[in-house]
Amino acid sequence: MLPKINPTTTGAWKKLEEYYETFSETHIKNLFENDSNRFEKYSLKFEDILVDYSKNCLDDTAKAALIELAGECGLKNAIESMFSGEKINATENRAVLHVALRNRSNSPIIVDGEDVMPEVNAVLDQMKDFSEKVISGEWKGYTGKPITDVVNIGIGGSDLGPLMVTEALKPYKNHLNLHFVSNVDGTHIAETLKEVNPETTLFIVASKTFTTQETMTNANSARSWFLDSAKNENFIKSHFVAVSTNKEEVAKFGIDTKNMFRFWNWVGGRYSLWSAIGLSIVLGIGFENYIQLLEGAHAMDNHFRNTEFDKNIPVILALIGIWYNNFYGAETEAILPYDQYMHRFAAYFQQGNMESNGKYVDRNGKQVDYQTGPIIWGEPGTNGQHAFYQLIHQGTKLIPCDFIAPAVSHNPISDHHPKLLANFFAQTEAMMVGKTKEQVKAELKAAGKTDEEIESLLPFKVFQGNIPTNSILVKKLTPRTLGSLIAMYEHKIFVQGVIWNIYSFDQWGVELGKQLAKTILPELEGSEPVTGHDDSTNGLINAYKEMRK
Ligand SMILES: O=P(O)(O)OC[C@H]1O[C@H](O)[C@H](O)[C@@H](O)[C@@H]1O
Repeated sequence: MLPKINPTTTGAWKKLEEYYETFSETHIKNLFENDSNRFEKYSLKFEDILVDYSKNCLDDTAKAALIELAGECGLKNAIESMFSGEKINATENRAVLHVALRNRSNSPIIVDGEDVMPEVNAVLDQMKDFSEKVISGEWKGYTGKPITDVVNIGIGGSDLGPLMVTEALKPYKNHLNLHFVSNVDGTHIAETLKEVNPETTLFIVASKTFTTQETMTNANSARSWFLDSAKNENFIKSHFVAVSTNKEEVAKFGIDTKNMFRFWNWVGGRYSLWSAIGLSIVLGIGFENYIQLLEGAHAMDNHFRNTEFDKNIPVILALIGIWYNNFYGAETEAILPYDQYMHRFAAYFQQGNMESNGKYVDRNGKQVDYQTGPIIWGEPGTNGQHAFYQLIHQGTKLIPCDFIAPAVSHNPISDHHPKLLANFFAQTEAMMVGKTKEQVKAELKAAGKTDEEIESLLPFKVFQGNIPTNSILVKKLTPRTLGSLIAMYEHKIFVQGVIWNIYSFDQWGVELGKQLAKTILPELEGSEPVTGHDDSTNGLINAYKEMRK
């Protein structure tokens, strides 16, 4: 079980608080001046991934105290508890075993007295068989034509992971066109259905619970649209498959449970791309590439489980995050991939991180009096440079950033990639070193400005720098590397949740809005004014009804 230690009561926390008082005056660039070996010391290599964390407000004393904090909060045992299948998701009484889904070494993992690996492997075999049939064209639609388009209908964890991964691994794509429908806004399904043909389209209804309003609404609309052409419910089995933990609901929907891909309650929605929720990934890039993705994640799992904290990439990244979140007062973290294929990576980890660690109640059921999960945001890097980097460079908020880039591009046309990478290197350098008054003055003088002009422009052109960044340079964005990167961030989130003494694998905070929407939905019918809510909500609902008259 997970320990229930308030991190602020540990000796390490007190040490960090005290150390912060003086250390926070230190500029990162001075740390480099005092240590010629800093890059070597503060970077870690894992297979084809280099994680440089040297451009952080961090020195050996702070790092040691952070590692002590992890120790005092029982991280080592917590990691073992997760990997060994203990029910660490206590509020739902569930194990947390996305690591079992990619446990390529097949060592037994026991939940409720049973090894889960045979079932995991059986579903992988089922995904392999099915995907091979669809990709090869052996699987036929109701008029005997092979499948050309796959529509994944799911939301949250049943959408973001497969969408992010299939975008990131586009260079590995086969001929099948993939579509993702998530929003309950009818526009999403309507626009998607315009692009596909019922005779050659396969729908994957992906929902852990198979009760999610958005997904079931979209699935029902897809079903009606399909039946408008196919005219016969018997054809549904060739065009609809389900990925779920809920066999009963799948059968009720009319999907042949032979075409159901199972997973288990110990797979969290936001950690489910490694389960059958990854079926659209398998269809898009083929089973072997999907296995490579799992292999990459498994390798990172082993690194995380077996490496001392001071060389453990997810642990180090998590501790650096805690340093800024809890001592420097940073409220957000940006994830900035310098890779167009990774354009949904930040959005994916927005759910991964914010749904996991957006909690104000600790594992003792008490309200915390310290900060927990940060706000995660980000866009591909160069686009961001021309949009929001101004605030990172010269705004009033501290925004630690993760920069991610591949050394080798899948599209090495002309000098695009060196230009992209020049920006990647330049930005972290600029964020750290900034630009001093003296430099600005010299520049303006060289540009022929008068002393008066120089004085008036000076304050606007100075960059204080000292903005912390991690640089994550990968050789090439392959399925294996991507698997490792995703697992790296997953474990970072886990470590932080353990230290913040919160439960990272439930998500009760999403329930209230769902409940209220259920109450409101029937009230939107009929012309009677609604009176049962607060004045604003009543007013808005009634205005909506008026507008629709
Ligand atoms: O897969 P489903 O059961 O349809 O759930 C889809 C999503 O909705 C929920 O509200 C949760 O917030 C997410 O964690 C989950 O991934």
